[in-house]
Amino acid sequence: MITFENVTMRYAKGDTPALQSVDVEIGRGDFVFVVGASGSGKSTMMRLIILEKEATQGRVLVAGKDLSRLPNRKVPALRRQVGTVFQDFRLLSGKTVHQNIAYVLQVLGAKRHTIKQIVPETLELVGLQDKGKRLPHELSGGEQQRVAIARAMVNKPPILLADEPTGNLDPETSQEIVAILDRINRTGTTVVMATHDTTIVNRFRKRVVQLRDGVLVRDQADGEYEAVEEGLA
Ligand SMILES: Nc1ncnc2c1ncn2[C@@H]1O[C@H](COP(=O)(O)OP(=O)(O)OP(=O)(O)O)[C@@H](O)[C@H]1O
Repeated sequence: MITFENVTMRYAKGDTPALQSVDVEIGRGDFVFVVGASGSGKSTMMRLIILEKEATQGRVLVAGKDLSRLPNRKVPALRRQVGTVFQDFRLLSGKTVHQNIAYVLQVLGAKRHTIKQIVPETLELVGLQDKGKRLPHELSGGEQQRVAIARAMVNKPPILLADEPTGNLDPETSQEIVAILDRINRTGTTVVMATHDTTIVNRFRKRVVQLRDGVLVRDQADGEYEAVEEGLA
């Protein structure tokens, strides 16, 4: 589903690479934690997958497409295949929960009756069926993140990227959020989550891809977050 082939990425000529010769293969339906200290290259991996940035060397393939050869006109179609969730939720503050989610479908040209059906279904997926009329500031952080997940999933993308989605949440809420991502993954969605939350990684026991200074240093099924190695413990 997502392949990095010998990928090196430099933000500017002469910079030390943010990613260096990274090889990784993420299959359909996988759940992967991308871990590593701050600045190790986690977000850069995410940016390459949605073509916010391009690899300096090597190839990134997403859903069978080589991104270095993807014509600009096909970038929106690529991005529709990849739902994204971020640490800071990024909801539209003036719109209700329902409107935040409906907006995605409106942009995609969905019919009004389709939107009326799909939005409540999606809110149910994240347990927020009763909160459709609330504005983002009337929700807790965990609820806001659930809205962001619903929004990312409303058009049923095959891939969900979550960049530090629990970074602003307390430990209990963080677990609830990852449990939702886990549930989404079990329905077949490929989930890639960047995190430095050792507790979460160790509790959920998924595949762990670990970066250090842009280099992939570990790729392990049912892995733990080896915090000692990162100097975090
Ligand atoms: N826009 C940018 N321009 C130049 N360098 C950048 C840019 N974004 C990131 N970098 C550099 O690339 C490297 C990797 O950064 P990246 O954001 O991918 O790390 P990260 O693992 O996601 O960190 P964090 O956990 O703090 O979000 C770092 O050295 C960082 O300083």
